Order: sequence, then structure tokens, then C-alpha cells
Amino acid sequence: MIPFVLATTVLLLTIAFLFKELYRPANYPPGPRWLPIVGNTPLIRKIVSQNGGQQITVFNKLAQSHRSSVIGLKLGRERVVVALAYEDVKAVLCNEEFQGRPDNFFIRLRTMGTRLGITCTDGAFWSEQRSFVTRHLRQAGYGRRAMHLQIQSELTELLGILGSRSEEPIWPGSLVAVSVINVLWMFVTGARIPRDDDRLNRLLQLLQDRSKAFDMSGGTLNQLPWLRFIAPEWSGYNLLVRFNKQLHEFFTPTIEEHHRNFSDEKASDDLIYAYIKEMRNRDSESNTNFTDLQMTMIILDIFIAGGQTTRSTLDLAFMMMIVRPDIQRLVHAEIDDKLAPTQEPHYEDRQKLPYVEAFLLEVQRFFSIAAVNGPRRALKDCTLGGYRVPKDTTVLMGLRNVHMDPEHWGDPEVFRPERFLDADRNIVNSERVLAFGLGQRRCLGETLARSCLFTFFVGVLKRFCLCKPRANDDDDDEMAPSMTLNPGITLSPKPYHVVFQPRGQTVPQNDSFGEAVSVVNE
Ligand code: HEM
Repeated sequence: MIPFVLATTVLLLTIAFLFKELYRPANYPPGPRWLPIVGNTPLIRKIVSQNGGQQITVFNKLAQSHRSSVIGLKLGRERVVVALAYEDVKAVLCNEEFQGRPDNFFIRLRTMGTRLGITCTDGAFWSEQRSFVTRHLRQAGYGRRAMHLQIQSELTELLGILGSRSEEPIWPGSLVAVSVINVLWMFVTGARIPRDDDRLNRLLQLLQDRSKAFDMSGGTLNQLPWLRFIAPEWSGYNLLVRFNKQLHEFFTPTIEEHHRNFSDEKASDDLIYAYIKEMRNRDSESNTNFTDLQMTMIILDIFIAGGQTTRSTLDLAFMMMIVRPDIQRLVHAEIDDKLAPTQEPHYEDRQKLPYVEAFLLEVQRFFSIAAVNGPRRALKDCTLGGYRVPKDTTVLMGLRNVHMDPEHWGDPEVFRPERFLDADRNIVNSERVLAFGLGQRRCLGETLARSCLFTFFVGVLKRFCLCKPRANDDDDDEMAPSMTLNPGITLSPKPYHVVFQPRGQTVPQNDSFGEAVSVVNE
């Protein structure tokens, strides 16, 4: 009798478990059937490995096979909905019910076991902390002269290095990465790190490895967190633990030093001093959100969200100069025409340089380094594109689909800055470039990032011609520019070589890619 009851109980529990695992909510968006426990993860991994590793390509394949621009998945045990059409992407970016962030294994591990910072939080906590950082950005002069001077001093250093290595093949990404990190470091700590400081190179390597090892839904580790016990290295778990530990070690001495040296007059010098002042003002509040740990997580957010993204966009802009020398000539012509020979570029000059502005927009549209945006969390039961999205579902957005929509752009696969210029050379048609997102969670570093992109790009182009290395300079074909980007949380260009030749010297006419190259972004 007892074995029979036991067997029946086990059977019923198994059926209940399977029912719960396989349950698909009514009117959930179309998508593949999922398996218990692992959901669609094995299927997605299989399609990713067959298609060059990009998550967005997989979503597009599923959208095609299920004939829907909103798809419903289960990754591990997490329900994930992906929006791919402009109207739905816009709804997720802007509507109140999609302003949450998931609370999952990856997000917790990213913020060292907490749920702190800005990028990974939501609700009143997120709103308070985001407002603080935005206010400090404004007070510290971001968007104005103070920010410009910082970027300018990084540009001067960069130009010096390029000038001293003018005949050498160089990968621009490796140099601008340091310039960008130093702009961020200056904003956060009020100081810069010398290029030869080992810590800086370690930080850059960590940021790059981390971005490559995961995707916007947290990768396999998030979907199957138990993998950390079986394959801690392969699953990326050890990488994240190392990343957290090293960043903590990196920031802690600087935060401690700021505590020791704090005075009220220093409060607007940098983000750490401003934060410490706020912590002291709220000392008497028993449950203040302004703590050292929260400050560390905000700093982490700024480096994770701002470092790779700004560097990769700039790297791609430089790469397009050798892929499309015809465009480089137009950029040079506009700079020479509108900026005085001795004038250093300033972000405010962008109105004078509409072709450069249009080119930078086209780089962002065409390459869509944040090809998949998010993740967001539905704060309540809601609908998207007519389908039901249950509360707490994770929602991802295909920004690349918006940027490559043939109905809107006509010829999206062609790299053509002129699409953003009208007959009077005014910037037009830029509302559908969502590189920085939209709505309340729009990128908070947008002005800083745009200013870096514009100042570094124009500053370098004003002084140099970018040329492909001659064949005997660079026998290595692997260092030719590639239109296929490396996969990751954000996409990044593969390393390539350029020679920075001071302007005024003969410019090689290396139009080997042809004028009308229509570049395919896989
Ligand atoms: C070209 C460079 C950049 C690109 C393409 C970019 C893109 C984005 C996008 C698309 C989002 C929106 C995420 C969402 O909708 O859920 C975002 C958010 C964010 N960005 Fe950027 N970003 C860039 C540079 C920066 C910089 C320089 C910083 C730091 C100062 C920064 C800090 C942040 C933060 C903290 C968030 C999270 C905002 C929130 O959750 O409320 N970003 N970024």
C-alpha cells in the first residue's frame, strides 16, 4: 500500500511540475515550444552557433518562422518576450508598465549579489538614484564647457600619440578605449589614469571580456544558473566573479581617499564627492539609500554602460573612413570649410558640420551596437502588439530591426549618411535612430557620449588622413576591416589596422572597397 501511495504521489507531483514548466499563458506571443527546466535555451544556443553568434539574428529567424514581430520564449525558467517592430519597441521603451528591470541571477551577480545601482534597479529607488546622477552631470557642467575641456585634454593626448606613430599600422580602438575610460574616470573621480598604469589595461580587458561573454538576456549562465557548479569557467561565472572582485579593488581605495579628503567645497568636483556629500546630508535618516555600496554600484554602471559602447562606436567611425574613402573626402572637405585651421573642435560646432553629424548617425544606425536593448520587466499584466505579456516577464527589444526596417529606410543595407540630410543640409529623419533608447530609461550618458564621439572624431580627422596600410606594412589579412561585428551584450568591431597620416602629406587613394559598397551587417 505505502509504495503505491508513494508512486502515485511522485507521479502526480511530476505531472504538476511538468504542467507548470510547459504551461504557455493564453495569448502569449508566438514562439517555439519549450522544454521543462531549460526552456528554449538549447534551441537558441543551437541557432546562435549556426548563425555567427548574434542573438538578434536568432530572434529574426524565429520571428520569420512564427510570422510575428513579437515572439514569446522561455529562457531557462524565465519568460522572455522580444519586440522587433518599431511601434512595439517604442511602446516598451516609453510605456510605464515596461519600465522595470528583471530581478534574476545575472543581474544580481552583476551587482555583486545586491540589487543596487541604476541600470539594474527600478521603481522609486531607481528614480531617486538616477535623478541624483543626472543632476550631478548637469551641475558638473556636462553638456557645457567643463565637459568639453576634459574631452579636449584627452583628445590632445590622443593626437600626440597618433602623431608620434604616424607611419605605423594602428588599431584605433585600442587607443580610444583609454581616452574614453579616462573621460569617465575623470567624471567619477576627478582624476585621470596614466596610459601606462597596469590597472587601466586590466580594467579595459575585463570590460571587453565581460561584454563578449554574455548577451542582453544574461546568456546561458542566467538561464541555467546551476551551470556555475558544473562548469564555472565555461559558463562565465568565474569571469563575473573576477570582474566584480577586481572592480571592487579598483574603486575602493579611490572611494576611501575621497572620504578622507572630503570637504563641502569639493562637493561638485566629481561624482564621488557629490555622493559623499549627499550621504552626509542624509546621515540622520535611518533607511537612506545613499550608501558606499550603492555608490560603488553606480560607478560600476557608468563604466559598464559607457566604456565599451562609446569606444566601439568611435572605432567603427574610424573604420568606415578606410572602408569608404569617398566619405572621408567629404568629411575632410566639410571640416576644412567650416573650422578655422587652428580651431579645436567643440561639441557646439556640430551645427556647423551637418555632414559629420549625419555620418555619425549613420554609423549608429547601420551598426546598431546595442542590437538588442533591454532587458525590461513588465511591472503588471499588459499587452504588446495584441499579445499578452504577464507581469514579471522579461522584455527585449530589437533596436537593429528598427534601424534596418526597409519600409522606413528604403535601402537600409547601404551605408549612406546623406539619408539624414535635406536639400539645405539640415539634419532630418533622425527620430528612428534609437541608439540611446527613448523615454525615462533613455541613456543617461547620452550627451557625454555624443560629445566624445564628435570631438574625438573631428579632432582626429582634422589632423590626419586615415589610410589602409600598404600590403607590405600589414601582411596580416586578419587586420583588414570587417563588417561582421563580434557578438556580446553590445556588439564590437573586430580589431583592424589603419595608418594615421598627418594631413598635408600625399593621401593614398585606396578606394579598393569601391564607392557604392553596400555593407552587409550579419
Ligand atoms: C555610444 C555610446 C552609448 C550608447 C550607444 C548607449 C546606449 C544606451 C541605451 C540604448 C540605453 C537604454 C537601456 C534601456 O532602454 O533599457 C542606455 C542606458 C544607460 N546608459 Fe548608455 N549608451 C552609451 C554611452 C553611455 C555613457 C557614456 C554612459 C555613462 C556616463 C552611459 C550610461 C548609461 C546608464 C547608467 C544607463 C541605464 C539607464 C537606466 O537604466 O535608467 N551610457 N545606454
